[in-house]
Amino acid sequence: MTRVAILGAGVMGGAVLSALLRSGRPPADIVLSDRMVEPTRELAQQHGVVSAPAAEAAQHADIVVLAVKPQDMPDLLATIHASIGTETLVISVAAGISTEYLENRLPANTGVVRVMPNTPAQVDQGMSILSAGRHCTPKHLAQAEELLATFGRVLILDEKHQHAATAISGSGPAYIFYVTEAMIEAGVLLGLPRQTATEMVVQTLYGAATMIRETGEHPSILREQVSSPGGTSVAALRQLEDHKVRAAFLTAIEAAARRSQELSEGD
Ligand SMILES: NC(=O)C1=CN([C@@H]2O[C@H](COP(=O)(O)OP(=O)(O)OC[C@H]3O[C@@H](n4cnc5c(N)ncnc54)[C@H](O)[C@@H]3O)[C@@H](O)[C@H]2O)C=CC1
Ligand SMILES: O=C(O)[C@@H]1CCC=N1
Repeated sequence: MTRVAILGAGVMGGAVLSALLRSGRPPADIVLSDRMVEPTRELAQQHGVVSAPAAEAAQHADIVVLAVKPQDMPDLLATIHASIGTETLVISVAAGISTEYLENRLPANTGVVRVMPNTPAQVDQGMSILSAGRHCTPKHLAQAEELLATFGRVLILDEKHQHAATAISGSGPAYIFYVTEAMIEAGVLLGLPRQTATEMVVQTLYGAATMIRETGEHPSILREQVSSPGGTSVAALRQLEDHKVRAAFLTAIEAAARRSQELSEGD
């Protein structure tokens, strides 16, 4: 079995860890590392895996997952440089960090894969966009795809699309949670108990998402099915158009892609 080192035990590193364990990977094949030593030791113990300093964790791993913030990447890469073997696969989930950046800071010819995952990975419903580096072999790519498929769907795309992927699916859950909050508040405004409003909104989102996937229909068609002539839905949608909500989504997502580009240029 391949040994996996997860470097960075925060939101994404934790999601990768729990997904690997849920998929049946033996805890003995996983090592966790974070500069927050004590909480990481506790987290590792809870999951029955070991924790170790980053260089040591990387040294014994076939796959090294880099799950630190973009600004912490230079330090981490310097720390693990000497621990990366000729066969090691390095997978980075950091927004805006290119495969070229990683390759330039790792030993020559290191196989690198850049990934943009998202937090629904925590419930095995993630969306991961994967781009191969220059020295990534077909075996590396297959290993990365297999690992990422443990927590959701995987798409392999050219690296030039990573900024768009970050803006759409990487940050996407934040927009959906934001819309969810707004709809719950609207329910409370109309006098519903918060818990009731929450249940109604969550089931409606879940049902709508399931319909889009299962019917294969374009969302416009599904929206038309809800919108009776002169009815309630068109009254609400008219307000959303008046408040330029569609345009706001376009500019918001453009801003996220631009920020991803800035992060890749190092601010
Ligand atoms: N949170 C999200 O929705 C998503 C995050 N990402 C990317 O995942 C990466 C991690 O993000 P989060 O998990 O949200 O951040 P986080 O702040 O929850 O976790 C990062 C962890 O890295 C640790 N760390 C920092 N420097 C380190 C070092 N030198 N050695 C070992 N550990 C170190 C920190 O102590 C922290 O626990 C980022 O690069 C982000 O762009 C990608 C997609 C979605
Ligand atoms: O907000 C961020 O920078 C990270 C990358 C994608 C989602 N969260």
